[in-house]
Amino acid sequence: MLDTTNTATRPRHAPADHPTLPEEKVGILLANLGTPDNYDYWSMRRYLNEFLSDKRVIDYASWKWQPLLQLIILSKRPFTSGAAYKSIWNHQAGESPLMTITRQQTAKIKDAMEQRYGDRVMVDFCMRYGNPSTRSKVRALIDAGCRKILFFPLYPQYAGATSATANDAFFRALMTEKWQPTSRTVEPYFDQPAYIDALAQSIERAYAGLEKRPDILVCSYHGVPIRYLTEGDPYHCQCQKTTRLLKERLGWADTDIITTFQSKFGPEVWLQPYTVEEVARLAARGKTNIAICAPAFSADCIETLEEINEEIKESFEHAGGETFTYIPCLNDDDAHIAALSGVIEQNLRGWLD
Ligand SMILES: C=CC1=C(C)c2cc3[nH]c(cc4nc(cc5[nH]c(cc1n2)c(C)c5CCC(=O)O)C(CCC(=O)O)=C4C)c(C)c3C=C
Ligand SMILES: [Fe+2]
Ligand SMILES: [Fe+2]
Repeated sequence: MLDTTNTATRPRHAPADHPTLPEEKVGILLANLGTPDNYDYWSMRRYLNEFLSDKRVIDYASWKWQPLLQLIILSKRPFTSGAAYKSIWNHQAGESPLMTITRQQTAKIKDAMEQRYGDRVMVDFCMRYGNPSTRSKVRALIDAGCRKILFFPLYPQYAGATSATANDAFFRALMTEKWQPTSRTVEPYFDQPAYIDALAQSIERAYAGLEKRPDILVCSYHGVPIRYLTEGDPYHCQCQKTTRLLKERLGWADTDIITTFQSKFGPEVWLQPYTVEEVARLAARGKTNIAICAPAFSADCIETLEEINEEIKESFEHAGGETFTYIPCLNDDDAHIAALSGVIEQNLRGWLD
């Protein structure tokens, strides 16, 4: 059914019984990874099942992977991950921090876009796994009259396991539309000066508030199996380049900053060095005052709030580390919103000028 609740028009010269069409708009659909609806066993199991059954994330043959996933991993991990989610849950809003922050980012980007383009644009967000689903949001935008959609996966660096699978879900949603809107996807933005600048400002701000300058800044990126790199995924290179651009923008020496990878999952070798081991090595080598940031995450989530700020911190302190400063993700920081809005404006050229 076409939604005729907003300014609906009938095409000129159309017969009187022709369906009315909503006024044409451009939709901007932000996409993040997704998060469980709750931290109980079944909510966790549903979320992890959808996530870990995605071939872009775990690319093993189903006949080998599914029995292992269904019988072993999904009988234990929902409990351990559920406890981790419980420790960071936004109990007031009844949702995970990733959901709250994505909602805040969307509201601010919506304001910025409406100021720039007026009511010709609509802004919303969707998740790759769980709710709100990509399909439901694509449908809603089309219903509201969006004949053009800009799809923006909120990952600064491209990875098959994140940006590509988000795009897959978007294209799958378009497959079932009778009248497919024109669409564009946004490319990775790790090298956009405004994004690097927003990161640098957040680090300068954090350093300015510290009594003593940290010995080193650890840039901890989510990992992927090293095999994905050798098979052609550029994620590793884009992470390395992000750190280099950040170092150059800060005017720092090579020894002031390092790149590490976290969140290893399963038995394969992942991108290295592993953050959890590297922070312990740093402490053992006398670097007992460190700062850590997570430039691959556009929003704080379980991997930063729990894994970095609890597990990785513990590893550092256990090895003799003294001061561990976690620098939050850019979240709904004004400089971040301005950077993301700039990326959107570049990608809307020719559609809305
Ligand atoms: C930022 C980029 C990300 C990459 C690359 C990525 C790859 C990747 N992740 C897993 C497995 C898990 N990731 C989990 C959580 C999670 N991952 C990202 C981002 C990337 N993942 C985010 C933003 C989150 C947080 C979601 C939230 O609700 O806060 C989880 C779930 C938590 C847990 O049980 O540990 C898993 C599992 C793999 C296997 C992978 C690459 C192959
Ligand atoms: Fe992940
Ligand atoms: Fe993790």
